[in-house]
Amino acid sequence: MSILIQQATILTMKDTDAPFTGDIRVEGDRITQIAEHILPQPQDEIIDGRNKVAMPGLINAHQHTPMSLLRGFSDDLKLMDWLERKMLPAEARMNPEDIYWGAKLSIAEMIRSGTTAFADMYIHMNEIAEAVKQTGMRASLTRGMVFLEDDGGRRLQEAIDLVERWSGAAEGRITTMYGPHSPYTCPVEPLREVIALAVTEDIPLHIHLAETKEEVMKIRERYGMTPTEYLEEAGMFEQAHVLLAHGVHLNRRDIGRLKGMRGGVAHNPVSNLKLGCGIAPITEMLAQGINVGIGTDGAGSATTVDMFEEIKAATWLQKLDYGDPTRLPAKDVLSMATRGSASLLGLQNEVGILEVGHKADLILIDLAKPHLQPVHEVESLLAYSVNGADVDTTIVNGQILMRGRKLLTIDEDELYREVKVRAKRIVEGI
Ligand SMILES: CSC[C@H]1O[C@@H](n2cnc3c(O)ncnc32)[C@H](O)[C@@H]1O
Ligand SMILES: [Zn+2]
Repeated sequence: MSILIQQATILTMKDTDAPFTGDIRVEGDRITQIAEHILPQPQDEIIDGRNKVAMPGLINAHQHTPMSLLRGFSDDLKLMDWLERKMLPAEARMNPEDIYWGAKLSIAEMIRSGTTAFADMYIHMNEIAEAVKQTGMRASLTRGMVFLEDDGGRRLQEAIDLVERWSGAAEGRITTMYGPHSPYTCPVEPLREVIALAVTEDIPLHIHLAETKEEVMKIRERYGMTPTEYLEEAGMFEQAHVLLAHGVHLNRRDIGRLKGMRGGVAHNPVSNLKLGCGIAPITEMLAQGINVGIGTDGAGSATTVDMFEEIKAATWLQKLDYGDPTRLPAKDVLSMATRGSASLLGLQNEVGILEVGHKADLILIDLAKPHLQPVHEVESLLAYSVNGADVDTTIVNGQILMRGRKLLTIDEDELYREVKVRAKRIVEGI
């Protein structure tokens, strides 16, 4: 199968390239040509790129996909009340099939809004992996582990099984990580055990870090240090590739501890705003050479998983926080949502830029809309004016998952029927 996108405005996201008008050929799962004009071949599926921007798909670096079932169920609460009084009881009622449909709902929303890969941390990961496999998405999957009660090693065994069964599955679209949930849910012994496993197997780690002031206080009371120091003392930044979600409350010394680490920080600005957590020191981390990507967190807190909303929130928060509109300019925030997130998933040599030889994960954005005209600076439009509904076409691994806003791998009527019944049952009485 080959695809030829003709006469699009191409934004490769490579440092050396300005946007230009041209063609892109996709053969199998890879980009094989990018040029001003490419001769069509008889087998090509032609996509008209006029009035459209072709860019790398956005990469959501921190998700809890099945939480789409809990969207709008318990708003306007503090994080710990929200999590302990609402989310955890609801999650205890989710069966594996609910997880599958919740993940599929999130995946549908992500494909529709231009996301081509995501990092997920949740439970019942086999069902999420099946949803990824069937829908054609790319994902890095993590079995989240809370070590507050003894479970006879069940969670860790499930995490090990996930890694063994799904790493490299679905034509290589699925990768895996180990996921100790957070400093406040992981005492040092099991934390060290998971870090050792990750290092031995060279599997990345995915963990929440320093999301709230309460977390910082709790870890100070328990261990006499900051959450970042706690992870450092446990050996997390020595060898492993680590995806740190949030990193809101980091002091200057904490940022210094992350310098030179493998992996980096997934910024989740909408979730941080909605839960009143604070503003992460993104521009300071970038200035220190720390890799920063963007995620949504689950739809239970972010309310949508539209990465264009996150891009806007990320740049505007930095400008507001420092009283400086030059902070986190359009190009930089777009780079975070593509290349930065790709590095967090360990996929920087495969996705995140449009490049011959890279995997064909790309999106087309329709500019023939009043809010996207005229076109002065493409990057400015993408960062500040585009929203998820402007995405026309989504391609992952060379497969078209949405064309002309029609999903091609998901039956949306069936999806909404399943979700409605399941979501109602899960939250009843909570
Ligand atoms: C054990 S699977 C993952 C676990 O994380 C919970 N979760 C969702 N959002 C957040 C957040 O912002 N901070 C901490 N934990 C979060 C989710 O409900 C699952 O239980
Ligand atoms: Zn999270």
